[in-house]
Amino acid sequence: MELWYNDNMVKFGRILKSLSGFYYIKDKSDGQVYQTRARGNFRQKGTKPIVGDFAEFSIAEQSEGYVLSIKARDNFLVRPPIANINQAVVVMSAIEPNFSLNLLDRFLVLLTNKGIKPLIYLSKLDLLDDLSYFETVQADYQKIGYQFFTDWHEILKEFPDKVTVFMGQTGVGKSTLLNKIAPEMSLATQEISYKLGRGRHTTRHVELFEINGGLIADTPGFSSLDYEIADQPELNGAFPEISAYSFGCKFRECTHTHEPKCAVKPAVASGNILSSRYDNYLLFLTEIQGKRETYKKVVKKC
Ligand SMILES: Nc1nc2c(ncn2[C@@H]2O[C@H](COP(=O)(O)OP(=O)(O)OP(=O)(O)O)[C@@H](O)[C@H]2O)c(=O)[nH]1
Ligand SMILES: [Zn+2]
Repeated sequence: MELWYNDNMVKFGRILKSLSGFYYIKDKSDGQVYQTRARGNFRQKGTKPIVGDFAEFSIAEQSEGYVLSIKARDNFLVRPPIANINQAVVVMSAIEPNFSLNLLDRFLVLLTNKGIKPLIYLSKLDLLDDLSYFETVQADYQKIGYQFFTDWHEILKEFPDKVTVFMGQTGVGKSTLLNKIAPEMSLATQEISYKLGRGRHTTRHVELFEINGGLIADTPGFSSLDYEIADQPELNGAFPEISAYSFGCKFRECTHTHEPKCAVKPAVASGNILSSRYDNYLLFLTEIQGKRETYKKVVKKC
């Protein structure tokens, strides 16, 4: 079939791939993928289109298209740069590297804060004889509302109509899992890396692949975590169970540390809130406060 279109026709779609300065946009109505570039005005405005963005673009016969504007984002990640994400598979290994509740809570706080649903995948359980610790962890976190997976077939069922990213510490098994879920995807990524002469995770190529009725990112997300939580109320909101109990605190701005008539602390004492979760909340709170102090110092100096 021959494609034809009028000069400067304006179209709308989602950016599925970014590579060497080009954006590949899938048009919402005709389902075709168009190669486009971003005009200089994006650089001036300080925004750059990223994969996952919904964009208005123009196409002209015999030339490449141009991104005209992007829709406001629901959320986005910086590493890898992807916008409008629905959910993230957080890969946590039982061993090698060792499982850490602190790291899990960091991922959950970051994702919950951005409105991205976490799906926790436990890898390397086959290397353990005794699974009782992980059964307890699963039961505890399921009570808070988080979903666990140990079988990749079950993860696949969560994909339809969603944009999914993968994340986890180095060595937990992200590539192994992605290879099982979408072997064709890892092959395509390797080919591009080879052509660009760069390593697999060092390419600036980001792509969303259509897998089982959804879109999934080929580039695993941050192994180091730098969440952008501004203050205590935001942190409070990123711990669903602490947030739920905090409605009973006497003070609306209660930090659940020293205030009288706090409803969170008794819930920790009675075991309704996991003490490890409360400890991580306190730790993250200290980190946020530390960051704000540094910021104040910097501002004063200037
Ligand atoms: N026994 C066992 N080994 C696994 C499992 N998943 C991954 N591995 C092994 O763990 C090692 C690391 O796995 P990768 O998939 O490369 O880990 P990754 O998270 O992609 O690591 P980076 O690329 O460094 O971010 C490899 O030797 C895998 O074979 C699992 O479920 N069970
Ligand atoms: Zn409180």
